[in-house]
Amino acid sequence: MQLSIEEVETLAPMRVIEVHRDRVVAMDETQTRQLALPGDLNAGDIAVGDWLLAEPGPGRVARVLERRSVLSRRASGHRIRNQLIAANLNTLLVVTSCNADFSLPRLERYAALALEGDCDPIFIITKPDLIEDPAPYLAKAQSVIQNAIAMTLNARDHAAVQEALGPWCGAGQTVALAGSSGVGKSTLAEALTGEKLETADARSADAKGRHTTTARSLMPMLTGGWLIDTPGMRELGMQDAASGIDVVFAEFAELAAQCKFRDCAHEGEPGCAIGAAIEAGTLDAGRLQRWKKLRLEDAHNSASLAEARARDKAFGKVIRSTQAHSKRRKGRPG
Ligand SMILES: Nc1nc2c(ncn2[C@@H]2O[C@H](COP(=O)(O)OP(=O)(O)OP(=O)(O)O)[C@@H](O)[C@H]2O)c(=O)[nH]1
Ligand SMILES: [Zn+2]
Repeated sequence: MQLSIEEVETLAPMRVIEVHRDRVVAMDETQTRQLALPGDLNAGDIAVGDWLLAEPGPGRVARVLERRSVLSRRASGHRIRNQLIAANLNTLLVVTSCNADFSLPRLERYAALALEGDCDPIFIITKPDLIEDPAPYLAKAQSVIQNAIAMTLNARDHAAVQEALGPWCGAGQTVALAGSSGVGKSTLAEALTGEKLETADARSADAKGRHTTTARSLMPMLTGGWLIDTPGMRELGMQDAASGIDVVFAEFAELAAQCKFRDCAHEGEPGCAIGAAIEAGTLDAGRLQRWKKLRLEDAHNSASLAEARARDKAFGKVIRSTQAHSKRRKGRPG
C-alpha cells in the first residue's frame, strides 16, 4: 500500500524538483517547499521526479513513495557508484539528428538504459529540414527495438513538435530528453515548455566539466505533462543494464537459450544457435557484435561496481576499527 489513512491526513504528497546535498525542493499544485532530509535518508537516494510525503511545519521529508520507473547511470569520477538521474518517467525521448551524430549503437544504448529503468524510449530524429531525404535515418531508428516508435521532427517548428509529441506529453505524463550535445534537446524543450532554456555554453561548468548549476529540473509542458531536464540526463552512461540490453537485442537473448552450452560465448562453439542463425542469414552479424560489446561493457561496469562496494565496505571496517582503537587509547589514563 502506498499511503495509509493517517498519512493522507497529516502528510502532503509533493514532487521533487531539485535535489541538493542536505535537502530537496518539492512542489504541489499550490506551492514549492524546501524540505530537510531525515537522518536515514541520503540525497543520493532521491531523484528529480520522485513523489514523497512531506511533514507539516518547517518541512521535512517523511518518506519517498514507490517509483514507477527510475533512470540511473554509472556516476562519473573516481569512485564507482550508481547515480539516480530521474524518477517516474513514462517516456524517454531519445534525440538524434540526420547527420554525423546519428549512431545506431548510441540509440541502442539509450533504449537499453530506458528499458532497464522501466521507461519507454521513443526516437526523435531532428534536423530533417537540412537534408534531402531523412527516410533512411528513420528506417534505421525503427530497427532499434521491436515496435520502435520513431519520427523525424524539425525541433524549431514548435507547433509540429507539440502535435507530434502530444500523445506522450499530456497530463499525468513525465518525459525527459536524452541525446548528444547539439542534436536539439534544448530546442525541443523550448517547444514543449514555451520557455527558453540555458544552452550548454551558458550552463556553467567547473574545471572538471561538471555542471554546477541546478536550474529548475522539472518543468510543466504546454501539453499538460512534465519535462525533466537535469545535467545528469545529458551525460547518460551505461550500467547494470543487462536486462535492458536483452530487451533491445531480444532476438539474440532469446536464441541464446537454445545454444548447446549454457555459457556459450557465441564465438564458433559447437551447437551455437546464434552462430547458426548468422550463417543462415536470419540474424545480423553487425548487431551481434554490438550486442556482445554492450554486454561486455555492462559486465565490466557492474563488476567494477561490485568491487568498489566491497572495497568501500572493507575500508569502512578499517576506519571504524581505527576509530575504536584510538577511542580506547584516548580513554586510557595517563
Ligand atoms: N534546422 C534545424 N535546426 C535545428 C533543429 N533542431 C535543433 N536545431 C539547431 O541546432 C542547434 C543546437 O540545438 P540545441 O537545442 O541547442 O541542442 P542541444 O541538444 O540542446 O545541445 P546541448 O545544449 O549542447 O546539449 C541550435 O542552433 C538549434 O536551433 C532542427 O530540427 N532543424
Ligand atoms: Zn551460442
